[in-house]
Amino acid sequence: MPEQRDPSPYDALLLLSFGGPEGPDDVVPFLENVTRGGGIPRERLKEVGQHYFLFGGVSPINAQNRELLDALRSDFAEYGLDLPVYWGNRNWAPYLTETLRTMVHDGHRRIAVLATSACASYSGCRQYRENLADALATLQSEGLPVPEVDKLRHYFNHPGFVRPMVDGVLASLAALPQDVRDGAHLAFTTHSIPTAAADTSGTPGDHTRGGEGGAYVAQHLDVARTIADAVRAETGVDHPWRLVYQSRSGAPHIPWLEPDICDHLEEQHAAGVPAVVMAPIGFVSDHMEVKYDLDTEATAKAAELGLPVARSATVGADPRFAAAVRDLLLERAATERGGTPERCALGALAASHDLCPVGCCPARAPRPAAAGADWRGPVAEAPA
Ligand SMILES: CC1=C(CCC(=O)O)c2cc3nc(cc4[nH]c(cc5[nH]c(cc1n2)c(C)c5CCC(=O)O)c(CCC(=O)O)c4C)C(CCC(=O)O)=C3C
Ligand SMILES: [Fe+2]
Repeated sequence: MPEQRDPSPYDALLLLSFGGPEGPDDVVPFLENVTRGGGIPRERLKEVGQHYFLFGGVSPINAQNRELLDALRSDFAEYGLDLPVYWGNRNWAPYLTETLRTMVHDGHRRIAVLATSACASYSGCRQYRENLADALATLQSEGLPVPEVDKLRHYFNHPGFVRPMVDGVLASLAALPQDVRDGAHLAFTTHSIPTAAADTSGTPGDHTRGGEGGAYVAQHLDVARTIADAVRAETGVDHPWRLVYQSRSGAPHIPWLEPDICDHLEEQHAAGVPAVVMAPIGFVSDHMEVKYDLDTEATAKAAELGLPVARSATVGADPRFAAAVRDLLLERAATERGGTPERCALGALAASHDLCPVGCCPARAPRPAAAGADWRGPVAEAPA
């Protein structure tokens, strides 16, 4: 029997993810859920719908979350952490609100939340917190008890997130033809976001101006450098690297982070770079952005150029990532009990904050967001 670990004050863990369609009929309603805020041109939506139809209308993300759930449950059982794990999504079934309702029915009142997004940004952090706030308000309006929810800190620099990606890059280098391997460059990719959102990502102290990219860019650069350093230490070869972007959306006149991976591959080819490893450090699993934008579109672009490429693995359900989630959970539980646990982090940036401060990754139109410093619980609707 493993030694029992103390998860108190938490009585459950919620895996909170994006959600994705599970068949052709789900694609349009899923996209409607995602784009309820507006701001995405119809043409772009049609195009993204086609990406899903190319894969039978099935996003890989739900299956990947089921695997992660299994990995978390096995890890918790193996390491004596007696804590039920639930799963809910922002944009598709199982929906967050339904999962929270079930959790409350099952008696849970103090819930730790792990979001499948590792870095700071409106899309990757606050939007998850806004959806939590909405779900809690729905529970309250139904007369149900409102649980306390705590979002576990960003894990972009946690060793259990970074080390599997180092192995992934090493495996991709090994998969390249030997004559181009040592000359290969590394292209670390993440989701492009509007430069305005990047500049205001992170705590107000991290905000930048003029497209420098705030915490979102700083965190990705830090992970990229950590991985590149580890790869150099392992292979003895210095592979030049750059952070690039993918999956741009939005209206064309609004600036988003650049360069795009496809433009970058063109530039690399023109500069005589013999091969490129594409390492999607901004994604937790091989979901549609990885399967389509990298494995389909960027890979086709590279083939057209005659540029050898390999795409490295995301962490997915790697047991080291499951162990990292256990570590984050036990770390936060100890903090909530008044302790000062060790906060694991690699790279130049320290472990991220537990509680998002006021003004962290602001929305264009302010809305209530749970699990932050200014959250006081759902506010009852004012009588009409
Ligand atoms: C930073 C970031 C992450 C990483 C953090 C995280 O994981 O949360 C992420 C993840 C994901 N994004 C996903 C899907 C989509 N994102 C969209 C739209 C957008 N994403 C954005 C940013 C991000 N997105 C932004 C700024 C927009 C424009 C919205 C607007 O300006 O209002 C759209 C609409 C169509 C389009 O515009 O592309 C779709 C369909 C899926 C599911 C994939 C699957 O099904 O496997 C996942 C995991
Ligand atoms: Fe997205």
